[in-house]
Amino acid sequence: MRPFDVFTRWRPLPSTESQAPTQEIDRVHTRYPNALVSTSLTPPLITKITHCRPWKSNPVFTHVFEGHDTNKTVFAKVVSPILPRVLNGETCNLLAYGHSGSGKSHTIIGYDFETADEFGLCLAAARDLSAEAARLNEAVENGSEDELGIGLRMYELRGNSAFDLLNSHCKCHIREGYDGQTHIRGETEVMSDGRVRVRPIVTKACWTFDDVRRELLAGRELRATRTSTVHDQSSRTHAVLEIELVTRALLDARDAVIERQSELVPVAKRATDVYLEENMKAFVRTEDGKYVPNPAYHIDEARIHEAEARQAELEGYVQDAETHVNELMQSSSHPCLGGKLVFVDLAGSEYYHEKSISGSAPRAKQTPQEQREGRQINTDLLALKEVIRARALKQPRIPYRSSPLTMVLRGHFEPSGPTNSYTAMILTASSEATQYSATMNTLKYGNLVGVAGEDKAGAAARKA
Ligand SMILES: Nc1ncnc2c1ncn2[C@@H]1O[C@H](COP(=O)(O)OP(=O)(O)OP(=O)(O)O)[C@@H](O)[C@H]1O
Repeated sequence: MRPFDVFTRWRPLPSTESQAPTQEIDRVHTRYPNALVSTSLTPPLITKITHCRPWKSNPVFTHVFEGHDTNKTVFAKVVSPILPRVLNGETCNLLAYGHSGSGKSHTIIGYDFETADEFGLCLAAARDLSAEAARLNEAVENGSEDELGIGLRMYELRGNSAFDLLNSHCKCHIREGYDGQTHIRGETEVMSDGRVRVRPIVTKACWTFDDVRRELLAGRELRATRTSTVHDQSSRTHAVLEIELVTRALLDARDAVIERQSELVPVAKRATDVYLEENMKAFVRTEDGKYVPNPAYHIDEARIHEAEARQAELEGYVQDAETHVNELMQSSSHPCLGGKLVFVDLAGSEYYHEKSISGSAPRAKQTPQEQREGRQINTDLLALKEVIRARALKQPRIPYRSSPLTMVLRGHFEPSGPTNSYTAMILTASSEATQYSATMNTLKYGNLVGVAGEDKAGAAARKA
């Protein structure tokens, strides 16, 4: 299996959302000897569309889905083949990229949670993984620590913030920790007993498929929608959905890490405060504004040492808790433990010059705030392309830090420990002639990441 695949999914013509003439984009797909597909586009004969030229991609697409293909067909071709990798403990990432209204949410999350053929890829994957967990649980006592289930996380990224869709849309910050890892953490909460807690994105434990379905539905309802350049109910954020195979023991061990980290927060703050306080008392300001040692005060080294020793003690507890998590992962009899599927429903890329296309349905004008968000989205998507290309080209420096989106994805592209990762991108393309430029831009984006990811055989086939 290739380490990186690019698929294209053409959506059918919309029946109600546009009053434009329902002309389809003329496209031809050619399969090459290396089994990859190239796509040629011919500009539509609509007079007022500008910037339209014929375009042909390289043979980089693993498969092209047409408008009649259901979510079930896409699942069978894209997700089913990678489930064995997840059951082997690996991380697999699926990113949906396309302009606004092209079908990313339809594909990843889905709008029909009852008809199995139309389940989004995420729900269908959860169904199959839940069934596999239930099969493995037959050998495990009901309710025991080793019972397998699905750990679900769902959040949306906007600017430098994340919003937890399974925890009342709680706002979290995206930061790089001292260990170089990206952490997504909420505000510091003071609990009723005076202790503080810094919550990461919540993991909902789901022991049945119905649990997953209920949580996903609730999370989807919380996702923000705004006006894009294409429609008024656009998801103006990147939604990340993580489905992980977990046991109760693993979830408890991770909760213990959060507890220990929370205990550390006030102690580390006190150590810093004591250090600063002592050093400030040790200097005085002269009349000409300079700081000189204060002859009347000797730094209380013992006080600083006591505060730092307490901090070191609690850092040790955090480390012990983290070691316990790692030991659980390594000693588990389930090779699937920690196996993860990460779905990313990227915010729609925006193409401002298409606003004046004749025949488009009238839409509310974007506010300056929405326009700013649109620009941030485009910046994120550009950063993502550069990261995928740099990884595929095995460049020594991968520019993960160029956007909050790529900072968050780093942990999934490069999971810690011995686990491997696989990534696929699904390009969602509108077949509507009025969307020609936007669709061509989507395919061009996929073409660039696909060319970077191709192996020697692919490159030879392309040049032949
Ligand atoms: N392949 C498809 N088959 C049938 N309907 C589709 C398909 N793709 C999209 N649609 C419909 O088109 C509408 C817009 O799709 P969707 O919300 O998935 O777009 P999107 O790319 O996520 O847009 P945005 O980025 O603006 O949120 C929805 O009503 C969806 O059900």
